[in-house]
Amino acid sequence: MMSSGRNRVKIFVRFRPTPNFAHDSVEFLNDGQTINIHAKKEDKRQTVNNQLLDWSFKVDGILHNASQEQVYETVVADMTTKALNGFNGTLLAYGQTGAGKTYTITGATENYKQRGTIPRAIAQIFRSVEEQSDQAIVIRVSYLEIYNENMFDLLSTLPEGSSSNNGGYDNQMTIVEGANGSICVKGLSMHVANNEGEALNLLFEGETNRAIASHSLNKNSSRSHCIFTIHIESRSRTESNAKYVTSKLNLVDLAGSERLGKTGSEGQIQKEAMYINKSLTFLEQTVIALADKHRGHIPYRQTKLTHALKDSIGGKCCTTMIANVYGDFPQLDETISTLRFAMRMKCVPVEPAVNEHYDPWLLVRELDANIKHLKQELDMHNTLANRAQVSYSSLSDGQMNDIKKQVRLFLEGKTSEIDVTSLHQIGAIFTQFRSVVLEMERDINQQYKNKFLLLDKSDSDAMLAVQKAGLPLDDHGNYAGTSETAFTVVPIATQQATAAPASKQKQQPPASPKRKSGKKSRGGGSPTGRGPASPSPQAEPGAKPAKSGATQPSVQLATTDGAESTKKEESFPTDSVTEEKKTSRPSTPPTRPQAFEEFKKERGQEINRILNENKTILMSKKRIVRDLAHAVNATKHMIDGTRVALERKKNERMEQGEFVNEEGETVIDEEEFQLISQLKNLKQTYRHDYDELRNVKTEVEYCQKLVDQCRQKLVQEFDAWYNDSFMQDNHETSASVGYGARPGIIVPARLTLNSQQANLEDDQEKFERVQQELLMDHQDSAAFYNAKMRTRRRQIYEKAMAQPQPNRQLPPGVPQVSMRNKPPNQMSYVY
Ligand SMILES: Nc1ncnc2c1ncn2[C@@H]1O[C@H](COP(=O)(O)OP(=O)(O)OP(=O)(O)O)[C@@H](O)[C@H]1O
Repeated sequence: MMSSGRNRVKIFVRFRPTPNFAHDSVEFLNDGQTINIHAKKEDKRQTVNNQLLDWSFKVDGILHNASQEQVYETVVADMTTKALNGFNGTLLAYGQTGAGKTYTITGATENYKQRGTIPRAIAQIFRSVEEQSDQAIVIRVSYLEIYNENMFDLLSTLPEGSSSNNGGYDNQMTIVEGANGSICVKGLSMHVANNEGEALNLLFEGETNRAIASHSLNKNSSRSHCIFTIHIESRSRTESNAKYVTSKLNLVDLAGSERLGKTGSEGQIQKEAMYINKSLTFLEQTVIALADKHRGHIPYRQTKLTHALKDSIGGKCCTTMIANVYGDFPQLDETISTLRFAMRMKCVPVEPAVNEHYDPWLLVRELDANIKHLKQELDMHNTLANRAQVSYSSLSDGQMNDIKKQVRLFLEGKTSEIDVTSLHQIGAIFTQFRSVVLEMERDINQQYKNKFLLLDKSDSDAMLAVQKAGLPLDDHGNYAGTSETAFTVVPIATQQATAAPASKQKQQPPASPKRKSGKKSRGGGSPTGRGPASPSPQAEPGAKPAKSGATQPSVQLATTDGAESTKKEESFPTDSVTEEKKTSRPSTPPTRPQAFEEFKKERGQEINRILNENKTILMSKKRIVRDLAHAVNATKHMIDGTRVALERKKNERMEQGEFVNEEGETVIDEEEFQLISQLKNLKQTYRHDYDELRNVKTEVEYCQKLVDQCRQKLVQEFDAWYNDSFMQDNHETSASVGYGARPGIIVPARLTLNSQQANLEDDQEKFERVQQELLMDHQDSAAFYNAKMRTRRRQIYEKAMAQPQPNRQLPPGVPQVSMRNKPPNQMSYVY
């Protein structure tokens, strides 16, 4: 097959066989694609509107004296094959009346050999259907005629069909465009053809219904456009997927393109010719627009023909045109005209694409199966990653409540972590944050409303009433502590003292309107209708309720609470915060050392008492150790001194000569004897004291452990209380900075602050212990250790003071979310 311009509409020129072929004027080049037409000067008058004498047309193929079979194989067979694979295909037969368009498209219906492209395409399609046993292919046929801008269903005479239209007049047929740009003629019947014979029957049925008007040029000339469409739907029998392909093969027999004047037609025939001209002119305009890549708008809708062929010319459709022409000299001008249109059509770009679709039901089933499979994969992955508890399904009401509780605890400062295991949970946490914050805001507003009333400062009555009630107002009329605004906030009084004068007025509400002249009634000031004694929160959103309240100071100022309740009202607790918590969070938290001192007097009183008792015992034991150590040291010195004296005495005796008695024993003098006795006694004393010292030291160690334990307990409890009460975040503790515990003592994870005092006492004790241990061997080391210990004490004090204090800059309720079971590479959320 000859071809050029792969991405353009293909053009073939078919010459109607004639014994009078204008060989002198029409020339085919050897490339099989070029047609040169020469008009002699003397013949010029016969070439209408054409100023040129020489024409050259390059097309995709020239069909001269070609049989029907050759035409089909050359032009249509490939397009039919593509249609079976899901590509749309359109064959347009264009040309002068009688040039052979119908012969090309339909052929001679009485002669099998001369059958046209429609019966041949039908045969090829059903051959392929039989061969492709793995595909379930459904063939449907429609046959549309457009005559004088009216649409007719050429198969409407058949009973069966997917769309009936009562005779096929176009008032029942409309051209509709699908979402993907596909065109469908609503109301045009579609007929399933199960085999070649059924399809051919449909063709012949349509042919007999075709409107035919006699014409001077050709008795059988068709004055209408006919579109025979084979709709193909193909699904795989072997794969159970939702994908399937559809296509349509349009075989279009256009009406004759000759000019009006030449036919000499009149009346109805002239009217037909006008419509034909109109539609073909618009077809040409559409083709020109399609060929121009800069044109945004394509005038498809100007005629039924172009609108119905919108998805069949260019674009995703494999489009081919056969230009049917005469080779006779008298028809040369029409031949040139037809070829010029063909050249324009040749410029229309095409980009064929398969029409893939997805069966929605099958697709849902397929996606369901995929989701199930992926969930299983995810479960397995989570199990392997030790995240078996993670759930990806929507959260239940119980889980939502749990998250809400966690969010509340977080906002109340009772926890610093919120469990996050899935994106679902993160979304839910944010939702709950919003919900809880709104609730809190509402509660706080409510509490304000319960405690305060808004008074319009310009309302002299109201202000007078407040003053009468004895509330302190400054020169600007502001209640102490409120800003200078048009309104002042007045607390609902809680003292009987203020309630007393109010109660006077309360007893005479009906009189109120009368007390102040010219003012509207304020006696019924409570919009709730609960009477003046009800300080309704609904009463004060605007100035009016405040006004009304102002004439009833007893209403605003009288409460049933005593002084204690007044104290409570100084804080603004949330509904879920305990009273204890409310009072334990002053606006200016104490420093740790201050707080520790307070803690020891209150919450940690008992453990502090035990600690102090243990310390007292420890100190007394240590004193015994110290005294014993001194005694042992002294004895040791005396032993050493006695040894030296005894040695000296022995040497003297040796120098003077030894005295020996009858038994041969050495005789010593009294002094030496005393020294020996003294040494013996000293050694005994030393051994005794040393044993005593060792025993008491063991007791000291035991007592020391008790003291350590008590101290740890005290510090732990303080740490927990302080962090819960004042801290917004986790901070480094004293344990983590490396002091506050003895070597060898296991420090609990949450051991934090050691108070200054505790540290100082520790080191005092430590100093004493070290002193005791070292003093015996290094008597002169006391000053050294003393100085070192003082330095150490100062360092500890500085570190303790440098520990984190409550973060007053951090706004309350700022969330910090940490992720448990955080998998590798998972996003971490920082708020
Ligand atoms: N290639 C051909 N070989 C043999 N006969 C042909 C050929 N082309 C046309 N004819 C004959 O010419 C006559 C007119 O052809 P046809 O009806 O196909 O013309 P047409 O272009 O469809 O005209 P119209 O525009 O009026 O429909 C028919 O009798 C047809 O058999």
